[in-house]
Amino acid sequence: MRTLGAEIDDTGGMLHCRAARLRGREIVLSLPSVGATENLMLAACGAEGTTSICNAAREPEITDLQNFLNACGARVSGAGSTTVVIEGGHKLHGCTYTVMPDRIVAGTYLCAAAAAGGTVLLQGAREQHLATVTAVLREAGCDIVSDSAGIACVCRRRLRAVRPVRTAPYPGFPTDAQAILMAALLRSRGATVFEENIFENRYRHVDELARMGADIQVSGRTAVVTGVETLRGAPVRCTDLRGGAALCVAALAAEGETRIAEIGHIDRGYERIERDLRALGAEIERIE
Ligand SMILES: CC(=O)N[C@H]1[C@@H](OP(=O)(O)OP(=O)(O)OC[C@H]2O[C@@H](n3ccc(=O)[nH]c3=O)[C@H](O)[C@@H]2O)O[C@H](CO)[C@@H](O)[C@@H]1O
Ligand SMILES: C=C(OP(=O)(O)O)C(=O)O
Repeated sequence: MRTLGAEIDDTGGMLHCRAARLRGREIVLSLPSVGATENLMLAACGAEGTTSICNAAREPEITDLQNFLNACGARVSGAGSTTVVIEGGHKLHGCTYTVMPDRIVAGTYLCAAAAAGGTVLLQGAREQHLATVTAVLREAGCDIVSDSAGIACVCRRRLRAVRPVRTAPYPGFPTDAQAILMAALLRSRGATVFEENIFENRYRHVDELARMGADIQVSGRTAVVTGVETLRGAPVRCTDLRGGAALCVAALAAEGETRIAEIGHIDRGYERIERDLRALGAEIERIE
């Protein structure tokens, strides 16, 4: 943002941002960050001249944002590749736009079916956006088929452990699916190694899963999940958005009742998770 001409003051844990006018520039990101790429795309639309974002994130949401901005009259190209180019200064107008289906919500419900056993049909979900997740679930023993209408998943057997799961920027395995896949594998046969390479501290759900009887050993960025015969319901607490969803997935596979506190985290990323899981046959209710 400073490269584009913004003044940013970050004292006292607050960001004060000001910009009389922004000028397009070439920006090289040190990491292909989703939030950095999206914020720069938005800012560059209002800048004079052309901005190139090099080492840009390639997540499908970046392409979706490009398509939306272009539908509003912006000139954005390159999304989905490592360089996004924005020609700034075009007047934007309103538009009608359908946001892409949420691939992490889709992944969550696939993991829920994998954990509990049964069948789920995700209308509108696009397997090409979550191919790394469906590949792992197939390896674990789920039958998954997809076409332009959506993704269908059938899980009838106890899952088996899978080869190491390493999170990486898209098209690698998404960090947002790490906790929910881990929850699905808690009762698998054998041990699975997870390696979290995006966030420094993204195993906070592990202690909560352990309360339910999970066997997970964490060392630095690595977590080893050894499948157990049974999980038992317990009072647990959401530590973050996907960690909270993982507790729901684990609870479906556990015997007895699980009470999940601090569900505000889950509500940030799922419209009404209890409605969807209930539609799939789960006994789940929201207690105010
Ligand atoms: C609201 C939203 O869309 N959030 C997504 C976004 O978060 P978000 O865009 O916040 O994630 P980033 O890619 O920015 O950050 C990921 C990690 O990299 C570190 N980092 C980032 C930039 C940088 O220059 N230096 C650096 O060290 C951050 O501290 C963090 O630990 O992308 C993440 C990674 O795909 C997803 O898990 C989040 O769901
Ligand atoms: C980490 C996530 O979002 P946020 O960065 O908003 O917490 C997420 O979507 O899993």
